[in-house]
Amino acid sequence: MKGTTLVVNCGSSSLKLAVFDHQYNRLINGLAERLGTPSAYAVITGNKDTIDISGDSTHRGALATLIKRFRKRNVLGLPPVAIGHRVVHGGEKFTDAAMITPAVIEAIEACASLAPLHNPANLTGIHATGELFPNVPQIAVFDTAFHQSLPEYAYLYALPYEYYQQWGVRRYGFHGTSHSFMLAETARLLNKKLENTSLISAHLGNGCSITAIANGKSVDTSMGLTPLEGLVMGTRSGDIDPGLFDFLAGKGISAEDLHHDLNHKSGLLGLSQQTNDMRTLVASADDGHRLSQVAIDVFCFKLARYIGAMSSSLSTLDALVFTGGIGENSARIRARTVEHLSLLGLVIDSDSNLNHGRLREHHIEHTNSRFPILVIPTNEELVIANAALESVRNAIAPPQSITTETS
Ligand SMILES: Nc1ncnc2c1ncn2[C@@H]1O[C@H](COP(=O)(O)OP(=O)(O)O)[C@@H](O)[C@H]1O
Ligand SMILES: CC(=O)OP(=O)(O)O
Ligand SMILES: [Mg+2]
Repeated sequence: MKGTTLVVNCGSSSLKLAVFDHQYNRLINGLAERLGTPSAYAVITGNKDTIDISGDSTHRGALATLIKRFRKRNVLGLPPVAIGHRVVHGGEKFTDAAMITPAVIEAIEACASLAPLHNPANLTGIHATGELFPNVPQIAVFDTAFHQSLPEYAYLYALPYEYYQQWGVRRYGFHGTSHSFMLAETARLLNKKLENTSLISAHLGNGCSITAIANGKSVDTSMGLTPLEGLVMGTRSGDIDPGLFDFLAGKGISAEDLHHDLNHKSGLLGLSQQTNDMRTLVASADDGHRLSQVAIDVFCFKLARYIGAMSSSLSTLDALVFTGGIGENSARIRARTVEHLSLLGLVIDSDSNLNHGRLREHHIEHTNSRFPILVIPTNEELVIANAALESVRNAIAPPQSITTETS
């Protein structure tokens, strides 16, 4: 199908847009950050000039301004044929992308309390593009969908079972588009079929999660009911002792305050007291700031511990894969993490690591390593564009079920 696909990733205070042509070439990217604050700004990626959005720094305003700029660059002169939205939480309802209808919007709203940083923002994006392009099909692509294959023993918490039955309290997992892209890329690079490919995928961005994929299916993942569980992240704590709630209640910190601090004031930022940004943190550690180094050490140790834990879900391993802003760009974090894993036989080659695998077709393992280690840039937008266009094609011409009827 000719025409463009618009991909929208609405975060709590940011907006990322990408436009693809019908062959999935990326035509343009836009980014707006600090939305809803006086320091909000927008940029077209690859262009240094920031765009003034102070007149309307809402998601809707930033979206309209960026699309106007895209048009000036001859992109989206015609409306797109599909709009794909990243939706973080789809609960147990969605195992695949879904054409957005009032019922789908209701289902996304129903999951909002489980992803309070993400789902309400995702809905804002859906409504905003719906107003700008009223006749274009919109498709929700869920972070959780890829993890619907988790076995029961991996998704259940050891809590009263009625919590699951009554309120859906279970582990869902997130970053599914990125982990599924790692699966596809690993299979391609190692020349294997998806259904025969097993890997541990570490997505390390602002949010961080790790997934065990066995024979093409997600079988364990570090994020849980919400995107707070698991690894240390920029401002999120990852795993903590749930006893902390009661302990801190005794010190006058309410559950609501603690929830806020675990999401916004913990992780790298909380430990280092400097920054949530890994690049800045590494520079600060190099300047001798002790707590910055401590934050890096905790981040890498926790990650290594999870890599070890993920191995209990796999009977073979084709590769350990690093992705996301940190996973793709920080040789130091990868090296420090893998140093903890010599018992598993994982060894990094330092030159290949410093080159981020660019000279060896994404490989960074040492010849002595028991398993390949890969660095693969993620492309969540491409996965979303693909799923969105596929949904539109299927809506126009639903896949025919194959029958063997003879007359
Ligand atoms: N060269 C680098 N060294 C260390 N960290 C980096 C580097 N480049 C990017 N990062 C980190 O990647 C993180 C952002 O990851 P990214 O995947 O872009 O975020 P998002 O989840 O918002 O898409 C930040 O912590 C940033 O500092
Ligand atoms: C689910 C999640 O953590 O997403 P992000 O990395 O975009 O914050
Ligand atoms: Mg991310």
